[in-house]
Amino acid sequence: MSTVLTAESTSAPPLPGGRIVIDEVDHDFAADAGIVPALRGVSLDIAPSEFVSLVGTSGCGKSTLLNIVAGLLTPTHGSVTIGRAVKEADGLPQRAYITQDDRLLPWRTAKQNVELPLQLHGVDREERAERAIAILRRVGLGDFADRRPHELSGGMRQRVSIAQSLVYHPAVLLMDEPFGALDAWTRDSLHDLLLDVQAELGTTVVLVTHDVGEALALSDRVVTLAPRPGRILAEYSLADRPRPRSHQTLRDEFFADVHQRIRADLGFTD
Ligand SMILES: Nc1ncnc2c1ncn2[C@@H]1O[C@H](COP(=O)(O)OP(=O)(O)OP(=O)(O)O)[C@@H](O)[C@H]1O
Repeated sequence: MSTVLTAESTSAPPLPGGRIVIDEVDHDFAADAGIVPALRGVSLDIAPSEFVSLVGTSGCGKSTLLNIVAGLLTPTHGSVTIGRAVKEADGLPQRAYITQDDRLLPWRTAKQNVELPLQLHGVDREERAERAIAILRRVGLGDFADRRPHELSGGMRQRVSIAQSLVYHPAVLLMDEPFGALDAWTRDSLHDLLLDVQAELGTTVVLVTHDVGEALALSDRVVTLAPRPGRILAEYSLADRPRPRSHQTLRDEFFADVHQRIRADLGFTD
C-alpha cells in the first residue's frame, strides 16, 4: 500500500492506526532523596485509531507514561507494544511526538521542516516536496510553505508540527500538552483540524492534557491518573458521542456529569 500523502490520497481509505498495549508498567526514577515511584501497575489497551486522553494532576506520571510509549524511556517493569496490521514499506518511524514547545528548526522553512523526517529516512527530493506541500495545504498553510518559524504565529507553528508529525503517516501520534500555550480560538481550530486529519488518516492518538474540557471535546476515552505513585484511577468512554462536539454539547447533562466525575477523581471538591 502506498504511503504517499497527496491531496488525492488523503481521501483514500486510511491505513489503520497502531494498537498500543501497555502491560503492567511500573517506572521508578532515582532521585537524590531516593526512589520516585512515578508509575505503578499501569495497563491500557488502546485500539487502532482510538483517541485516548490522559488527565491527572501535576506529577501523576502522564509525561513519564507518554515517554515510555514513545520509546524514550524504558519502563522499570512491564512492557509496551505497538502494532499495526499493515507495515510501512519505507521504514519510517511508527510514532510521532508533539509537545507544547515546537521543535522546528529556525533556519528551515515550514516546508523544509515538514520534509525533515522524510529526508532523514532517505525519501527522494521530489516525493518529499510533494508530500510536504500536500500536508501543509491540509493544515491550511499552503501559502506559508516558504516562511521560517519566526515568521509564523504560535498556532501556525503548531500546525507545522502537526504536519511534520503526520507527513510520514505514523501509526501512533503522541501529544503532550500540545495546545497548552495557545489562545482559546486557536486551540479550538487546532482541535477541529486534529479531529479531521485523524478521522481521515486513522492515526491512533494519545493526548496528555490538564484541560478536562479539551479531553472531553476530543476523546473516545478519557483515562484519569492519580499521583504518588502514578496509577490509573478510572476510564470514561465517550466513543459513542459524535464529534465534533460543540461547546453547547459539552455542557449537556451527559458531559457535565462526566466532567464532574473526572474533577472528583482529580481531587476537586466543588
Ligand atoms: N528525570 C526524573 N528524575 C526524577 N524524578 C522524576 C523525573 N521525571 C519525573 N520525575 C518524577 O516522576 C513523577 C511523574 O512525573 P511526570 O513528569 O511524568 O508527571 P506529569 O503528570 O507529566 O506532571 P506535569 O503535569 O506536571 O507535567 C513526579 O513525581 C516527578 O517528580
